[in-house]
Amino acid sequence: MIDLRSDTVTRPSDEMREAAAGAEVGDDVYGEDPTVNELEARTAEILGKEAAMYVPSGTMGNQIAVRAHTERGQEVLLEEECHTYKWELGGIAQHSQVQARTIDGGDRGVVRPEQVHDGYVEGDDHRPGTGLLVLENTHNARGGTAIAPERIDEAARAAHEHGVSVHLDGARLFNAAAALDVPAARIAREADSVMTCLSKGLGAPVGSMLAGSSEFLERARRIRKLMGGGMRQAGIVAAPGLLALENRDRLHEDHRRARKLAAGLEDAPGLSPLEPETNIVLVETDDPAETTLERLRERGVAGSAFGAHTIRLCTHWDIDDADVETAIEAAASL
Ligand SMILES: Cc1ncc(COP(=O)(O)O)c(CN[C@H](C(=O)O)[C@H](C)O)c1O
Repeated sequence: MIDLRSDTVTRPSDEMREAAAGAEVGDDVYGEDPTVNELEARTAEILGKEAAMYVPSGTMGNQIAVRAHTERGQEVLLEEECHTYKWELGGIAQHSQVQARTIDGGDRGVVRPEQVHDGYVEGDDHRPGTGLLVLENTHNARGGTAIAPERIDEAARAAHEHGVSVHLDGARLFNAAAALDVPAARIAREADSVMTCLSKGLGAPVGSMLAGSSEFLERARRIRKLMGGGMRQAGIVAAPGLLALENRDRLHEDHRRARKLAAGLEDAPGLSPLEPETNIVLVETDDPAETTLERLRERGVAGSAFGAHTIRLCTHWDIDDADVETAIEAAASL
């Protein structure tokens, strides 16, 4: 099966497995795991933030950030198709008891500053106020769009004008950095916190990173413990994460293969691929998405449904050029 469902399916390299087996470890709840500490320091440096924390999943990273930035009852401004709002089981309500005020970021999921000003609510005797703006880059559901740092800056500055903090869901931040040819730190510069995944295109088996100011991380660490995310000898899974961070430059290959896949699907019957900006190819389907996915699966190709008539195909490091060719042939025979 050529697994294009997601870049979450990436499997660790032999080098990562060896690094895990030989990792120096300690009790990370006491801050004594040297491998986790190294990963956190390296990530903070790469993202240009004061501190960073290793978390078991990107979802936990986002949910910790919302909880750390907000008070109960406040409103959180987020793009209506973003992961933190749409794909985390209502976590912002369940974990943080906040309410969502969604913004339509259009076909690329870009939140404009005027939408932040319009969506902002000042707290008073009647209204809870806006506690946080969440941005996403790349934007998964809008097609893995790589949003220019200037667009992130503008939205963040609008929030900061009202004293509202900004969290950047950068699950695929390094894909955006590679596509835009700018440092990840530049994209995350105006965000007060940023989450990025080691376990997707970078290939680590487990984990994500949450970065921000030292003061933010102090709060975030306690919330991670509250959520049961305090880990013990986590160097075992953090060691592959350190290697994953050095894979950032290979993401260009995934992007190249996504473009090749989309081009190959142009002539496939009943499929209309969007031009990919990174490793995600959204394809509009004449037939229902599930029907198309079933037919592709029968031909050895797995994808994800991202709408009634939209499927998502993700390239990643377990997908080579031959796999892309096979997927194109499978689609042509639909
Ligand atoms: C933008 C963004 N932020 C956060 C997460 C959550 O990361 P994990 O909790 O899966 O590690 C994801 C995972 N996305 C997964 C995928 O794309 O297959 C599914 C949809 O949850 C994400 O795409």
